[in-house]
Amino acid sequence: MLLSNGKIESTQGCHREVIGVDGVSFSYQHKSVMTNVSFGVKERDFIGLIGTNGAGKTTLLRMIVGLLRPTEGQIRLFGVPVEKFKDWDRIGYVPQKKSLNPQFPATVREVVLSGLYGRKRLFRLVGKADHIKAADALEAMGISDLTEKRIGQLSGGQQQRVFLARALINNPSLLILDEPTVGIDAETQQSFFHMIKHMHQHHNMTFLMVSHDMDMIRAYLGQEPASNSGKLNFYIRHSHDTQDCVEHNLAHSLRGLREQLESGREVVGVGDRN
Ligand SMILES: Nc1ncnc2c1ncn2[C@@H]1O[C@H](COP(=O)(O)OP(=O)(O)OP(=O)(O)O)[C@@H](O)[C@H]1O
Repeated sequence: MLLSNGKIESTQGCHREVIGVDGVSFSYQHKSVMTNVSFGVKERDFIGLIGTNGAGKTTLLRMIVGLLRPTEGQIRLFGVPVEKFKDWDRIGYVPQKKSLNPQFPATVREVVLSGLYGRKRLFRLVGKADHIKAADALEAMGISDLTEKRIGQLSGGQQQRVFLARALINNPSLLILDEPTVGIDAETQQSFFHMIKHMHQHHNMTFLMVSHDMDMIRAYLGQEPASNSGKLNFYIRHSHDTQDCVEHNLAHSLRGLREQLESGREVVGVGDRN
């Protein structure tokens, strides 16, 4: 929409940048892992990142969450360069699964609560509200009955749900998952994907997920990658495919129009200019 002051008002409420990767290269010591990788993730997109073993998928995710620095190029999170980004509660990250020692001395509740300890909040008291958040996250994952169990004594699929609950405790708007279903049986994999698809469609979340499960990727994100960079392939289900995004943008435009009319300023459509 073009306003009478000549400015264009954005109606792309669903299309704000969540992740921006521009010309990123990375080397471990002198071993180059990727060169000049660029891609973008918009609000409510679901991106599947696919590539052969060693292609650099985990490395890319670790750069996005600020654990590694690109050798060249820039990464932005919600429009802010990652090295200046502070709002880590907006991001849930589930790293690649490592097998846990069965005697690992923490209960499911403690693991989920540990998701509240952000990078700069190494110590804080856990209050009643935090316990409610943990209980809600566990319920969303369908594992409330495991709350007092030791994490190391759960099955792989159950542990993965616990780590997802841990990532969800801050109610993030972006969820980054690194091969979330590795080592999980086919039935549990299916229910896991069902769960994250539900989160994508009904909870306005943006997803970036590394997976080797091509059946799931193709079924949900399309037959072919939308883009690729070296050995990395990006399959995408865009937010603008979703009905709620269409409605979101319409509501946003109407709100802008109403504000303009109420403020008495002249509003013209782009087509009215000539
Ligand atoms: N800490 C490290 N030091 C040196 N080289 C590393 C390190 N971590 C990973 N690499 C190497 O970098 C390359 C990319 O690794 P990365 O784990 O990002 O790949 P990936 O695509 O996630 O692989 P996979 O599908 O096997 O998980 C690999 O060749 C790996 O051996």
